[in-house]
Amino acid sequence: MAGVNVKSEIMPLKKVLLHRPGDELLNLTPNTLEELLFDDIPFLQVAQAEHDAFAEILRNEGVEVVYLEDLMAEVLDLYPELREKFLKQFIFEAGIRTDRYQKIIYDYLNDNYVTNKELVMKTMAGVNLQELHTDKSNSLVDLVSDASKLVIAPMPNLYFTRDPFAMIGNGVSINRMYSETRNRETIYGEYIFKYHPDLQDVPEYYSRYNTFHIEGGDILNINDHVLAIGISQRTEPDAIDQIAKNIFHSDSPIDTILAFNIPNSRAFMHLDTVFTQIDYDKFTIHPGIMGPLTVFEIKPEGEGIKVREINEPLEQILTTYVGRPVKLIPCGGGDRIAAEREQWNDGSNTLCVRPGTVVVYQRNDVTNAVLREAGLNVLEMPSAELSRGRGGPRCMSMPLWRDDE
Ligand SMILES: NC(=O)NCCC[C@H](N)C(=O)O
Repeated sequence: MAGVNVKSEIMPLKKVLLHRPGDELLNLTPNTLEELLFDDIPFLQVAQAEHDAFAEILRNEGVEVVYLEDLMAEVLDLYPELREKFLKQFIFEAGIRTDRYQKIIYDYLNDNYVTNKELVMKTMAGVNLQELHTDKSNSLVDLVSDASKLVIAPMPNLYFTRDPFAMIGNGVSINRMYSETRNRETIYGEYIFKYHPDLQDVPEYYSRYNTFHIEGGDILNINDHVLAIGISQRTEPDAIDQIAKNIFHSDSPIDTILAFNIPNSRAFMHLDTVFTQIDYDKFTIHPGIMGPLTVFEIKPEGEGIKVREINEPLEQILTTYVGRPVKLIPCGGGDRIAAEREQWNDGSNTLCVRPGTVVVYQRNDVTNAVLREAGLNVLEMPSAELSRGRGGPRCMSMPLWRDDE
């Protein structure tokens, strides 16, 4: 299937982009957790088994699963001359600025990771000083450095494929990320959307080289002409102004962007951590979002945009733009403690595989029971280790293709 087609959050999912967590999780340490945006260190083997179970659920639902590491390796296999360019860019963006180290790391990676797949996985995992076997007598830096120091940091958040690149209708936003640790993730997006035969013709609505940050967890496709974007800890209003102009002046049928201003906190990291659509007329929401939300409607006007604030309850706003009465199902079933606990483990972050069928974390049993009572087909995935990275099934998946009906 070439190109991308994602005009909703709910229509039958046909193709999805995942990343199987790898050795990058082994390079998380207590001192780096905060900077690397994790709350604890997952047990890799179990995290991988959980992730494989997620992929299997999707395949059983008729979804083609493709992996980021495979797409990137396929690009390098197809265009061997890109291997050097990619590696040099990767090393530079990892903060290595001296000629000596750029060369040492380049040679180390290029010589020891021979297949492109091995090389791509290694760039994700990170590199520590002792792997490089540098001659310490030649450099004061090497002599005084801790041998286990990471010279290239890992990218442990890559299994949240939702965030670095987001499909919008038939196009893509290659995002500028909020945090330093996640900014390098979009290098893979730059290559696959430029060179992969299935993705190279996809129009780009935002570039990783723009100044303002925006992340895919904040981008929700309501239908073919309405897009919702969260103003959050991760997404700046300036980025929304910019992407709105780019979309309105492209071939996209999108004529309305709703900007949801959500509180700036870790529990409400992205728009998809506070609500996701699960059926034609149903959304799961975090009850904590009901009070503080302000929403803005953005429309094209001449060369620019026109913005107005909408002073209506969330249910009314969604009813208007979805085009039918909607029901909001609160995470935790209305119990404050259950809601906060399950929200922390992404109770309202579901991946819809077709209207009324959702993949959820097994651990959120109160919310899952409420969803079943509301008539949903609930597919549970194991989640003891994956949830330590603070993202759920929607965060861990980037749809590339949904049928239109
Ligand atoms: N869309 C999402 O909410 N993604 C979850 C991302 C979790 C990751 N540890 C992060 O803080 O970016």
